[in-house]
Amino acid sequence: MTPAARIQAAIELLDAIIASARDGGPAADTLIARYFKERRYAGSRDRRAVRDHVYDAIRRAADRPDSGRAAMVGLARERPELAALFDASAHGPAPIAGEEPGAQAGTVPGWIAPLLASPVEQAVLLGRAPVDLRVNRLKGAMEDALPLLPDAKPVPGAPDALRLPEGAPVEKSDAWQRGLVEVQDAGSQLIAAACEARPGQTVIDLCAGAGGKTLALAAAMDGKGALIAADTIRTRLARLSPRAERAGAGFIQTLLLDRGHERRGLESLHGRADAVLVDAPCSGTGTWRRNPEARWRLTEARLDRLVREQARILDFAAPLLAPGGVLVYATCALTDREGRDQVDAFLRRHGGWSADMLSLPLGRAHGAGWLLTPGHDGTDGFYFARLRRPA
Ligand SMILES: C[S@@+](CC[C@H](N)C(=O)[O-])C[C@H]1O[C@@H](n2cnc3c(N)ncnc32)[C@H](O)[C@@H]1O
Repeated sequence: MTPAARIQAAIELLDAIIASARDGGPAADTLIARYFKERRYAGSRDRRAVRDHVYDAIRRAADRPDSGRAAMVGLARERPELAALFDASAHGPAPIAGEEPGAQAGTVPGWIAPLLASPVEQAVLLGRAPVDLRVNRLKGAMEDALPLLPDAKPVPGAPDALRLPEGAPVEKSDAWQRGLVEVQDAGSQLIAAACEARPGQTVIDLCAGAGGKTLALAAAMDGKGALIAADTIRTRLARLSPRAERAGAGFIQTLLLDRGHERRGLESLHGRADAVLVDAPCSGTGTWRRNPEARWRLTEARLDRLVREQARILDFAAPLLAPGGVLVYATCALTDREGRDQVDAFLRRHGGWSADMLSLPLGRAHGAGWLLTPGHDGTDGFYFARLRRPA
């Protein structure tokens, strides 16, 4: 592909990504993979260059641009070497007209900026994210993993975490293939650790998805006890089984819940759990480094729906705890509505429950819980709290 053709490809991809963000379709990464599957003539350097253009344009625009061309024109206005490629060559884009509008530059959509927790450093929410790994103690120790991953560095404050530079091809490594390491942000590791899961306990991961945190809980339990991974989406839970097998965590049970009727599906577990993790569906504002186009999907109406759903999930999670048990509520969101205020509202609704005072090497206290941010901690952004049922 010529450099100009790469710009045109980025414009086409951005058109698809913008439409998908508007209509709730697939993520940018999925669309990029599909695009190149149908265009085998593109070599690896072409793919990398197009992908970089696409993500540079996404990172630069806080609000969903009108078109892929507007997104790229906005980027090109700041980068003359890209503007020169709008040259009307055979597969390249038409020249930029003098008055042609480009997408506005910005980090955070204007409507959400006032809703973010006040210590959040907004300017770095769109930085590049490293690849964090968790050493899987079911398969070995930090000393076993380090020689296999010479570029990896331990992450201070997260005892099982290793960090590699952005884009490192971990899944090709021997350590990953034999289940000795899992890809997991150091902040997610601290959330799983906050559950204080122990061998022999009954632990429920209520919003398990594909089981990232379930696998960390499995390691903390040393493969002993009852660990139940529940979710309402079958395809997500299905992705957990091969991961659990690779990680040596075959004792995990999965439970598919019927959305709207979760209480019924969970009734047999009422009063039995030592720990329940609610890693709730959320705005994902803390993971914009990894999914920058998520800013283009979020609306105020969607945020309202998420806040209502988080409260509903917390309310059907609470009866699962045995007396004295802990409910860890977590989101990868940085709005107070989904974090601090959600936890306060839970404590008001559930008399006798209390929030444990946390004191961790990374992050800072915020309300009754704990805040991690990319700017302060170098992790993805999270809010979490450990809530205790009265004994
Ligand atoms: C933030 S994701 C979980 C990520 C996962 N814990 C991990 O560490 O990889 C939230 C999950 O909540 C699930 N979910 C949404 N509504 C739910 C409900 N009512 N009950 C249980 N799970 C739900 C979603 O399907 C999604 O997989």
